[in-house]
Amino acid sequence: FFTFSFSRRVGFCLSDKKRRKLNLDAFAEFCAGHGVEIVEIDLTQPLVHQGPFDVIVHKLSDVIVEAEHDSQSQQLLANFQSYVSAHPSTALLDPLPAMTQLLDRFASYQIMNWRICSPPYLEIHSATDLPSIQQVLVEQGLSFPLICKTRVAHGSLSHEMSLIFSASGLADIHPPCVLQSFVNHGAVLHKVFVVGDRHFCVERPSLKNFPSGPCDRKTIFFNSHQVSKPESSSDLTAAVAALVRELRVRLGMALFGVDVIINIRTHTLTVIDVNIFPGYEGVPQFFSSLLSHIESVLDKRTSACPRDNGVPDSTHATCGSSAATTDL
Ligand SMILES: Nc1ncnc2c1ncn2[C@@H]1O[C@H](COP(=O)(O)OP(=O)(O)OP(=O)(O)O)[C@@H](O)[C@H]1O
Ligand SMILES: O=P(O)(O)O[C@H]1[C@H](O)[C@H](O)[C@H](OP(=O)(O)O)[C@@H](OP(=O)(O)O)[C@@H]1O
Ligand SMILES: [Mg+2]
Repeated sequence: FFTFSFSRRVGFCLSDKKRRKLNLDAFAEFCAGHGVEIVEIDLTQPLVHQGPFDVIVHKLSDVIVEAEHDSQSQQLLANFQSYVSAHPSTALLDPLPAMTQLLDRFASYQIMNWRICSPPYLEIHSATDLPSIQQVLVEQGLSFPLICKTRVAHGSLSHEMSLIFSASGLADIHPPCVLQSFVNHGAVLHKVFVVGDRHFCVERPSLKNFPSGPCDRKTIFFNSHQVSKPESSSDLTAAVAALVRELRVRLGMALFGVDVIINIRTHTLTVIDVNIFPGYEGVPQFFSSLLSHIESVLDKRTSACPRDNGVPDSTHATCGSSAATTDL
């Protein structure tokens, strides 16, 4: 016997900082006007008593990164994963395996490097003698200045980076990290914010141009959050739409940001970074886009499982879709 209700419940699982930044209270009010209930999930309590959820929107990247070395975060993650496994009809925005690949720049740069224009880069797994790094840099076509980024791509430590201007500056790297050729781009960054099938381009300030090639200059250390924050918005070319379509397929995700620069020498659109559930600052359409994407996920699921009117329930016979692999 199935009990059906047509209420749509969307669980949110965000850090306090992210919840405030997103203004979840205002989004909840916006959604209530559209018949969708927004529920904040407390990861420290069993999710089964807080559900059921039609969709869970989360940014568990922080918890996943911390779970590498923190038992409490491991417990929170296990709590979440056991609920998701027991409730396959609950759609995840975004699936954990897709999100996990973006936490590691070694993995995300391999995706960026596949049929998408991105600067030459080199993975530095552990401390290696400088001459052998120098040799591989030449073999892999990297050129000074280089930008050095931590392997971990999300969380507070992931934004500490450096600009290296010559071989002697390689002594300043702290593996595991990536070295990427710096591409002059006229100090303009194009943030492409993706919400499902929609994307929005926002222009941001960026690092200035530097003379190409090695030069006798000390390494510059900086935090990326001091470089590219909101200024204005502008639209780019159709090339961004093609890039977003490609990344949506490659990543299997709906909520992500892509950092794009335009090489001032070759005028090529160049991807330098992909972010999980970014801030969407400068995108006034974010609330309406997120809600319509959530509704499209639910509509897709309801049409795929007509018996299931969109309310997940442990008594429901699932239609085979598993939340971890739901196509969002
Ligand atoms: N290869 C590159 N060539 C030129 N500039 C770059 C390159 N990579 C990064 N930058 C500059 O450094 C800034 C930070 O780089 P990146 O986006 O990779 O760091 P991040 O910490 O992931 O940033 P965020 O998470 O805020 O997007 C970029 O906004 C851009 O200004
Ligand atoms: O998990 P983190 O802190 O790495 O997430 C960052 C994300 O990497 C980007 O830096 C976001 O900036 P934008 O791309 O400009 O949106 C950050 O958003 P913010 O609104 O918090 O600055 C994320 O926190
Ligand atoms: Mg970035």
